[in-house]
Amino acid sequence: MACRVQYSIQNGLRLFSSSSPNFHTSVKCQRTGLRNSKFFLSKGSLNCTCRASYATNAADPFVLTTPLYYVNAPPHMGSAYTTIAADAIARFQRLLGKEVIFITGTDEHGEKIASAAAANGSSPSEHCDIISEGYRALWKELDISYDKFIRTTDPNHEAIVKEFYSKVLAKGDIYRADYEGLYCVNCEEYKDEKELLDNNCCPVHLKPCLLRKEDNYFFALSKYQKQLEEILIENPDFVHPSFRLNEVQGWVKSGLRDFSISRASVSWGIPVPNDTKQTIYVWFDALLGYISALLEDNKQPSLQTAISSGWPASLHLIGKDILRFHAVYWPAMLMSAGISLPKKVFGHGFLTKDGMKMGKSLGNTLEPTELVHRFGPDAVRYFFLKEVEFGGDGDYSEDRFINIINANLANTIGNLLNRTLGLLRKNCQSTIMVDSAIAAEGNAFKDIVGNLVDKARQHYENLELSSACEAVLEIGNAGNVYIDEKAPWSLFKQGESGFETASKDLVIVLEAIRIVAIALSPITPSLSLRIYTQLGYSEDQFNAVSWSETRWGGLKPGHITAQPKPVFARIELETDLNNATSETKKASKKKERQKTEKVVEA
Ligand SMILES: Nc1ncnc2c1ncn2[C@@H]1O[C@H](COP(=O)(O)OP(=O)(O)OP(=O)(O)O)[C@@H](O)[C@H]1O
Repeated sequence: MACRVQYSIQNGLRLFSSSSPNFHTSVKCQRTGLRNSKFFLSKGSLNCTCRASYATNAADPFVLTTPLYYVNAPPHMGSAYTTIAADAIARFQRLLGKEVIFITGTDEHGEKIASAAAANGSSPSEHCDIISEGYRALWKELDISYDKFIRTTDPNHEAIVKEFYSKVLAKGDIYRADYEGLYCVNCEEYKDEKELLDNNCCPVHLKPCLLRKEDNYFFALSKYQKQLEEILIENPDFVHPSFRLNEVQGWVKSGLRDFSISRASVSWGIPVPNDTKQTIYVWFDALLGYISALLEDNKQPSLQTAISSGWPASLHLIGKDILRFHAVYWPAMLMSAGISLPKKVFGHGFLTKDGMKMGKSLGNTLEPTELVHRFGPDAVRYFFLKEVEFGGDGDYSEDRFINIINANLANTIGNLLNRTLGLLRKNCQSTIMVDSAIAAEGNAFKDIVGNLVDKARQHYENLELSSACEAVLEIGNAGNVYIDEKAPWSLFKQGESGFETASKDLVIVLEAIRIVAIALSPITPSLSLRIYTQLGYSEDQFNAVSWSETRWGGLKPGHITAQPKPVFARIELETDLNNATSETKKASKKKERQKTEKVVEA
């Protein structure tokens, strides 16, 4: 099998622009270190023809990762945000028919964990078990379809970290030295004085950085300055969104400093090979989790076996707080170890509260479990993915949350389905009377739906999740306009003369909603399943659906839909209802009743 050396060979990157699809060069092979290997271009990647122990599968899986969350405290809405986004991307890729390996997990070593455990009167490992399980439980509540959950306290991970460390050491990129600087305990990194606020406060955690002097092992990041500059110029796709690429290029240009990769004072960690007085520090530990997660059960833990199970990652999804480590430190570390680089790093923005990053250290977090219990997983997923432009920051407000969810999911989509199925039941015994493809022949609405689905697909592919939601919602809006204009309830009243047109119109709207269900399923998987079930399909049929089925023409004559019942209940503000006088309560109940009657009558 060919040995992939994508992005990461020192001087091979220029070859991407070669006009020849197959050529021989004197580029150095990553694995063997030999020159004169044979290389060829395939699917945009530079591949080496030597027999590869670091080979990736021919049909590359789509490997995507969330950060490994630090178990210093339970998860919050910020941690959930990255994971929801990753899940939407994973589900979209699966709809496209890709084999997906979706990796998430927990980072469990370090000073803060040991102190948090001591504060609770538990051992570090007991503490990690509890918090890590909290992450898994939340992912279940949020319908997160991860494939691998890696914990950095896993013995297999430890073996990978040690092997990686030894490789980088053998390359001559690790040395021991004293270091003195201003250190933010919460970021767990030394800071440049120029990036700090007054009193040397960390701009993220608003706490003063401490002057620290350490005798540590260092990674020679500065050696990779030129190669990183080249990679960023020649692979602008490596960092997304593009404005974050500029940030990363700025950091690299301003000069890279070697960074410390061990701690003498921390015992809760993986010991440095050949120096058990020091433990390995976060980046040489947690980042390796992306590789060790790929290990298959019962296989010998080695870099070679892990890498051959799917590396390089297609996408690292992270918050902008850890962009530097993923887009600068990590590629340099991988180059040093002779391992391919990930294809893309996407740094999204922050969920904020009063303008400040929501985070465990500041304690200004929003409780995701509470939101899920009150509003359900679909509402939480949809709101944050649609309302926060992916890449930028976004603030949460409960009023906005309720308004958006009611308007988009309950009204535009849920109510459209419910009223159309109600009409079909009343007039056509819940039966699709005509092939949806024939019903929509020459119909402009069908073309509108087709264009919007294509748009949604493009947005998903470009990781523009908010725009993908918008495009799908537009189908719902167009469906509402269509049914209101056509008014099939009036046509049915005309008897036989209006029946054919009216029943065709119902099929057209239901077909559009079927397409909405698939196209929105990466964002709202449970709601999409409920829509599919209402349309008369089984759960197995829904689970087997692919993106190609967003093509118009799924509903066939004779197909029977289910008894209509609301797929998404409107959120009512309890406080509003409680505060209302009994008179206004009565009035609003009457209004609701009238609305329902209108829907049933329609
Ligand atoms: N406010 C937030 N908005 C968006 N994503 C966040 C937010 N907070 C955390 N994350 C996600 O979690 C990652 C950081 O994980 P970590 O476990 O360190 O959480 P944290 O709450 O930021 O911790 P701390 O407050 O101690 O820095 C970020 O890169 C991002 O993926």
